[in-house]
This record gives sequence, structure tokens and C-alpha cells, in this order.
Amino acid sequence: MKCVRKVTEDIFWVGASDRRLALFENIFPIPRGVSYNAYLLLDEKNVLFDTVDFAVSRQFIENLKGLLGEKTIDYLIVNHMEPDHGATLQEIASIYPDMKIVGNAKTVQMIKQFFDFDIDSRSVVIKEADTLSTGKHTLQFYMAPMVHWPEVMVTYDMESKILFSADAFGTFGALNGNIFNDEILFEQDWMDDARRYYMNIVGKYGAQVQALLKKAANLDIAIICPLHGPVWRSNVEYFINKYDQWSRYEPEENTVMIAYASMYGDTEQAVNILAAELAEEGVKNIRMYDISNTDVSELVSEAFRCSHLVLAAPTYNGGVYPVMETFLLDLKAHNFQNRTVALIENGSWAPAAYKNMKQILEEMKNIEMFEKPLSIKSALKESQMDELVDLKNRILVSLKGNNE
Ligand SMILES: Cc1cc2nc3c(=O)[nH]c(=O)nc-3n(C[C@H](O)[C@H](O)[C@H](O)COP(=O)(O)O)c2cc1C
Repeated sequence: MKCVRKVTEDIFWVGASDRRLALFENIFPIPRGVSYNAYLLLDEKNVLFDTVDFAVSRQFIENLKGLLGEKTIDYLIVNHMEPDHGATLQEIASIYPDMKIVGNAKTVQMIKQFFDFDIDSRSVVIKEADTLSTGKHTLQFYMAPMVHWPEVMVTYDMESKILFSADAFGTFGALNGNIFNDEILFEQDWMDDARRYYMNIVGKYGAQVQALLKKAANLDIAIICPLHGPVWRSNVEYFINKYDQWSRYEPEENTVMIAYASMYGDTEQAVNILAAELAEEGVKNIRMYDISNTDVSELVSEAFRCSHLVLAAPTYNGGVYPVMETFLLDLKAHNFQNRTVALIENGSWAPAAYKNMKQILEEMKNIEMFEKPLSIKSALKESQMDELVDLKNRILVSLKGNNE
């Protein structure tokens, strides 16, 4: 039985959702599941836009057969070859032996790496701005290298003004019948997952996303069809603007994220006092995370969202507490930049957490670090309150500076 949605009169969502997978890419927790989107255009020539992950291949094939009946697929357009979209390519190619496979030179190379069937006789190799007419529709291709992988491209349908955007504009979260952004409360229910998806999957490639946005600015886009998550058929500028802000590494909110680690509660107490002091001064929406209990993908996402970070950690065997090191290395790996950071360390005999945190932060671009850390010996004492208040004041001045 097919389970599809109509995007336009002749274009259908033929994807499916997985609510069983615990970890996307075997690394990112997805408690709300994930969708693998693919789309089918029924025209004089029938076109499939990408395939799906193995996990949902049965439903996907039933969707195709249900819509096509005895008809064939003339073209498969491969916007992205990562296996969550390309895994079923060979199977679809064997079900539809006359189907041509459309991609750029890098796509074809990658298909050969993943599969062992004769691609060359079936491939249509396209370049930037090439077009493909399917009857009523004309499709145009734009390269989007490293908007996740090097072979990524996007496809624009001139007739329906749809941008098939590959992983760009994707979101974690299974689709629940409602596949369109105007059928859900995106900001309330999806935004955190959209941001976490962007920051962790694409966040490293800000410059490449900017290059794609420049190309997209020349297109009249009515609908965005990404490979994960909701289809945007209204207010597309909203999400495009978010992508613009994210890929310029601009914070979304002028506020403080306090990310702390603590074994016995003394570092935790110090940041609780700091948070209360900041709140007394009117700082709103302070976010605190015990980093031992928060998935690093969420921490990365929040760090990108907030303008200011307070990082607090104990010393552990001559270095920084390991979960803090992991968090910082992950931020670095995602090209984290343009933020203000205050550091708090704790140690009972030879504190070294500050030195370690500073070292990793110095390898990132445009991180403004407060000169002096708050260095606690085991537990914060009344006698150190003036240092904590000084730290608070420095954060307040910096927040105010951002507001001016
Ligand atoms: C396994 C272990 C290793 C530690 N290594 C160091 C160290 O190398 N240098 C140091 O000054 N303190 C070290 N400490 C002490 C802690 O940093 C210190 O007790 C700190 O106050 C703990 O803060 P917390 O209460 O927030 O967990 C270590 C503690 C543990 C449990």
C-alpha cells in the first residue's frame, strides 16, 4: 500500500519516516525519529528525486509502485549520495532497468564506489546550470559542494518553482502525516531539532552554505523540498533567513549559555550562584547544561544559538574534565566562532582545567575570552565572591555591548 502526499498536482512526496532508529549516523540521538524524503514527478518523463535509507525501503517501493502502476521511472536525480538517501539506488535501478541516473561527475564516481553495477551506460552527467526537460517541467541543476558532501547538488523545477534542496533545509524528526510547514507548529515543535540538525550536520560548512544561498537568491522559490523533515510551501524566507544567519555564525540570541561539569557539586554550585546573580541583573533566558547529562549535539546547537558561553569544569588527572574536552573539541570540529567565552575552573591541588580549555578555544576563530578565569580551589568561598561578581560584571558589560 502506498503512503504518499501530494506536493503539487504532479509532484508527490514518496518518502517515509523511521521512529525506531536511536542514533542518526549512529551518533546523534533522534528521540523524535527522522524522515527520509524522496519525491516523484509524473510528467511525460517520470522523475524520481533521490531514494531513501534501507530502513524505509519497503514503504518507499510500495509508494513508487502505487503511483506508477505499470509506468516506469525515466530519470533518477541523485542530489546526494549519502546512504540515508542513496542506499536503495541499486534496488530501484534493478526494478526500473530503463531508468537513467542523473548526477554530476562526482555523483557518478561515488555511485561507483558504493555499488557494483554498470553505471556508465545509464548515467546522464550534468554540470552547473544544465537543464533537463521532462515535458511540462524543466529542471535545472546547481552544484552545492560540501553542503554536507562534495557531490551534493540541488535541483530547481522552473515550472513548479520547487527547490529540491538535498540535505539543506533538513530537520531531524519523523513526519506525522503532516509533511508541510504550514500543517505543523514549526517554531514551537521543530525549531530545536532543525537547529541541532543544521549545526551538527552542516554547521561546519558555513561558507559553502552561503555560496548555495547566493545561488538560491537568483531563483524564485515557492516550495523547498529537503531530504529530511518538513516541506516548506509557505514563508520560505523565514527558513532561508535562519540558514543565512546560522551559516554566517551569528548568534540567534544575546544571552548566556552556562555549560558546566561537576563530579561532587562544587563547580555546579558556583555556576548556580553566577546564574542567579546574572538573572538578578535582568539577564533573561539563561540556559544551563550539566554537560555530563546532555548529548553533545544539543550542547553544540545551543552554543551556536547563544552569544555568550560560560564554561566551567573541574581539573581531572592533570587536565580538564573529559566531557568538557569532548564538548570543546566538537565545537572546534564544527567551526565554532564569533562568540564570547568566560571560563571557570576547579581543582583541589593543581588546577589545570582553565589552561586546557583556553588552549582548545584559542584554536577556534574569533573567540573573545575573558582574560582571567574564576579559579576555584575545591569549593567557592565567601572570600571569592568579589571575583564571581567581577566575572558577572564583565559578562553584563559584554552583553550590553552586543545590544548597542
Ligand atoms: C579522578 C580525579 C582526578 C582529579 N585530578 C585533579 C588534578 O589533577 N588536579 C587538581 O587540582 N584536582 C584534581 N581533582 C580534584 C577535583 O578537581 C576537585 O575535587 C574539584 O573540586 C571537583 O569539583 P566538583 O565538586 O565540581 O566535582 C581530581 C578529582 C578526581 C575525582
